[in-house]
Amino acid sequence: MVDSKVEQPPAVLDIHDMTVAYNRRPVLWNIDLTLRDPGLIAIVGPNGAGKSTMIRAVMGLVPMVGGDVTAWGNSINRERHRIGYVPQRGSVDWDFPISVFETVLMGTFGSLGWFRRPGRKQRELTMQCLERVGMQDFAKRQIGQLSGGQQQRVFLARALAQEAELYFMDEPMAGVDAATERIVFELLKSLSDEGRTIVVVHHDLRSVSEYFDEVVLLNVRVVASGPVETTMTDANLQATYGGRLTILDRMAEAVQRQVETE
Ligand SMILES: Nc1ncnc2c1ncn2[C@@H]1O[C@H](COP(=O)(O)OP(=O)(O)OP(=O)(O)O)[C@@H](O)[C@H]1O
Repeated sequence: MVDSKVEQPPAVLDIHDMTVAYNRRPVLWNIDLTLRDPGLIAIVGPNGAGKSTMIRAVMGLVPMVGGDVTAWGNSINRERHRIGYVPQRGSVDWDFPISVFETVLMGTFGSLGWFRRPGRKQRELTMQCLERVGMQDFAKRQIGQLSGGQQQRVFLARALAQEAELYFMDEPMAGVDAATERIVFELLKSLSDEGRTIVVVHHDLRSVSEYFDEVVLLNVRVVASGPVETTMTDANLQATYGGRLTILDRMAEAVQRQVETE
């Protein structure tokens, strides 16, 4: 029983009754989700389930039809400066003429305030972040001249430079090789060990239990959410993905997809 006299600290993120529609067609319906503790949280669901839309709506990039979102007990708009976002690689214009260094430096702008230019502190932080993702030697390179995995690492470095407490990342592992995937996850783990909350749209069901503390199973609605072991049940996966698929089928499918991309 919960003792009502013991006050709980406000949740890191609280989504209440969120509905999002494109052209009047709802793609997310009455989403309720509370993330109380820091850690690594995967959002999992089939193609078109609304995973990207959910984090884009939380970031204020897509309007909500209804509902509200708070972070640390305040309106999310008031807390934007504490929140970082790593978009899907495919949604970015990589031909934009900007160097790796400048891209990461932009991550520090949020802490600068209006009209202030980045100084030595921000430049040093930028280099440190590039070193953390092993991209320091590419600082002067244009972002369009990087491989997919390198672009992904630069985006992570930019997120690190934000020094946010809550991150939303849209498939940071998409199209990267196994070595880069490891680097990315080690980085995410170290962020969560520092007490941050990282919400990741993730496709590979095989690695959910290996990497994540909690999982949100999404398909237009939140089917289930909570600790990975108790949430990734066959029944919940069937409810999320439909059909008769069990976790073993999903794993086999994921393995097959991996083989095809290699
Ligand atoms: N800008 C848009 N205009 C209209 N419909 C959209 C738009 N963006 C997404 N949708 C639709 O909204 C639904 C949810 O899309 P979303 O990209 O959020 O799904 P997802 O779970 O991230 O999918 P995936 O795993 O394929 O990346 C899909 O049916 C998609 O076609």
